[in-house]
Amino acid sequence: MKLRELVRDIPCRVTGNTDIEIRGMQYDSRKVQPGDLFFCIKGFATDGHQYAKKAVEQGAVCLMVSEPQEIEGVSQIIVEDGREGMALLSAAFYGHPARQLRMVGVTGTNGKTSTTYMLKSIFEQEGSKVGLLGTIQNMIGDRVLHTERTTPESMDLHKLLREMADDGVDTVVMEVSSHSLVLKRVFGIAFAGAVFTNLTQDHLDFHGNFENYQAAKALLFAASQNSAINIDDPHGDFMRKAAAGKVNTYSAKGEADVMARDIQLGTDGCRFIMKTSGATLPILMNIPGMFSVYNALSAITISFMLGVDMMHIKLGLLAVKNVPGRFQQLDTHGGDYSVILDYCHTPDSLESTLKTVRGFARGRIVCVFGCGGNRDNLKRPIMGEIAERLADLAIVTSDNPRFEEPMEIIGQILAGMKKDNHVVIENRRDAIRYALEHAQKDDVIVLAGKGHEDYQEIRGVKHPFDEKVIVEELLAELGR
Ligand SMILES: CC(=O)N[C@H]1[C@@H](OP(=O)(O)OP(=O)(O)OC[C@H]2O[C@@H](n3ccc(=O)[nH]c3=O)[C@H](O)[C@@H]2O)O[C@H](CO)[C@@H](O)[C@@H]1O[C@H](C)C(=O)N[C@@H](C)C(=O)N[C@H](CCC(=O)O)C(=O)O
Ligand SMILES: Nc1ncnc2c1ncn2[C@@H]1O[C@H](COP(=O)(O)OP(=O)(O)OP(=O)(O)O)[C@@H](O)[C@H]1O
Ligand SMILES: N[C@H](CCC[C@H](N)C(=O)O)C(=O)O
Ligand SMILES: [Mg+2]
Repeated sequence: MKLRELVRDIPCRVTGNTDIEIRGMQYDSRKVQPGDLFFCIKGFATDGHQYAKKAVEQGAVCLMVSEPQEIEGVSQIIVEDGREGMALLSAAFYGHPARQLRMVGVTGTNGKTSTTYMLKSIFEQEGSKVGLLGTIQNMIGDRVLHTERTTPESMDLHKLLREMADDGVDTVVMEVSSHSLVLKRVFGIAFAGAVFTNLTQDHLDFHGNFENYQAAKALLFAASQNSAINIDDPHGDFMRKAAAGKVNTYSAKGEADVMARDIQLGTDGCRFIMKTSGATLPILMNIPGMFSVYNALSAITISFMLGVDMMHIKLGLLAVKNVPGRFQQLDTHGGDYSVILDYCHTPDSLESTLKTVRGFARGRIVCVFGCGGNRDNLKRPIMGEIAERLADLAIVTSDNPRFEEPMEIIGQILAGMKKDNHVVIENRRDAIRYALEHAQKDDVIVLAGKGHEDYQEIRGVKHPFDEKVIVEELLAELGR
């Protein structure tokens, strides 16, 4: 694409030759190829402008900058805000794929991944080809693509949306993390639908305080034509006020546009009656827990607003199997205890998972958990308190320590624990071994926090660590 064409509708100033051909785009100098445009992004760790020269040496023919560079022989696109510029330029470069797609975004502290899986299934019932973007993986129909981020960088996002549109996808359901909203990864995208699941403590390391975290989430509703809002959440009203388009609320407790009544929670699933002012619909799902009722309500509300008929919604929810690593029951090969793998890594999700288990457990609840390093440290003692209150035995261990000292993280978790129903085993494999070795009849062992992850990140290195595999190996080792 010619530079002149690329910048036609972008608020910017251009210096140098605009007749050049832009072959590709890159925001990491280490990946620049000849003919690329290099985005200079000011980051937290470093400033992309520092790598402009290197990018040009590697063949970049154009730079996008917020601070003009004194480099000869290269065109420069000068923008106010680098991240906004990157979002707009990459959308234009890839031919505005989001405009061809029905874009549905899901945000909230917990339940994003689970809700996107429900939505994918609902839209597929309707006959749509669905693209999915989120924490576990990206998908084009049934084709799975690896992902590093919950919400990709804008340039990667538009590239992927182009691939989806070209592959016949008509609807995209995506998790929109609060990081991505602040860092403008979805800037400029007009969403057809947006979902608010809930807002509880997490990511205060990044946002600084809860108000900023809330304001970040609200950005999605300002960019959507339709918003489905959980009005049982104390922050639902804030999201409703921030919404620019039509709003429908949902509730499992009181009055709302979409309500759940006669909720029945079972070991393997849940059922409820969905009620609106004009309709009722019995819903059955194979995923347990009150949080699944909320996630289903959010999916129902937005699909209803987008015109999906009731029967497709009902069948779509019925078809959703376990979302990988979310309340996933592992095989204990005939053992008289059970093991549940769950991605609860926030106070609220740990609480809702342990309460769900409490609802059906006949024996002890044993909770193996830790907290991730280089993430919100205020949640650590809170999660310690929740684990000792709701589990019979807590095994405090490591999650992804990243660049922190595991025992320091554990110390901060223990600061919230006043009872003595816990043991500390820093090595996570040994912690799981301990739980399996000491499992008693009817125990429910909850492996909390890492869910679908197949690695443990220590000092920048991702070591293989798939808890499904580890449980298999340990059961064989222990002869259980
Ligand atoms: C806090 C955060 O999100 N940071 C993201 C941000 O990093 P940054 O702004 O600090 O970038 P930086 O390292 O200072 O670099 C600035 C620029 O220089 C470039 N650079 C750097 C070095 C070099 O040699 N050459 C070069 O060109 C970089 O590519 C970048 O463009 O921009 C980077 C480039 O896109 C991201 O990789 C990085 O994600 C980091 C790794 C991260 O861990 N993000 C997590 C917290 C995140 O985004 N999580 C959410 C999920 C949260 C949830 O579950 O709710 C997500 O959506 O995944
Ligand atoms: N609506 C909900 N309310 C509270 N907890 C929930 C809810 N939905 C799921 N959970 C719990 O949170 C965990 C994570 O769920 P999920 O992966 O769907 O959330 P997420 O918002 O995508 O998380 P992340 O920000 O890490 O991507 C689940 O394993 C479950 O324990
Ligand atoms: N998207 C979340 C995932 C956390 C998963 C947990 N296992 C941890 O490492 O803290 C984050 O990046 O904060
Ligand atoms: Mg997720």
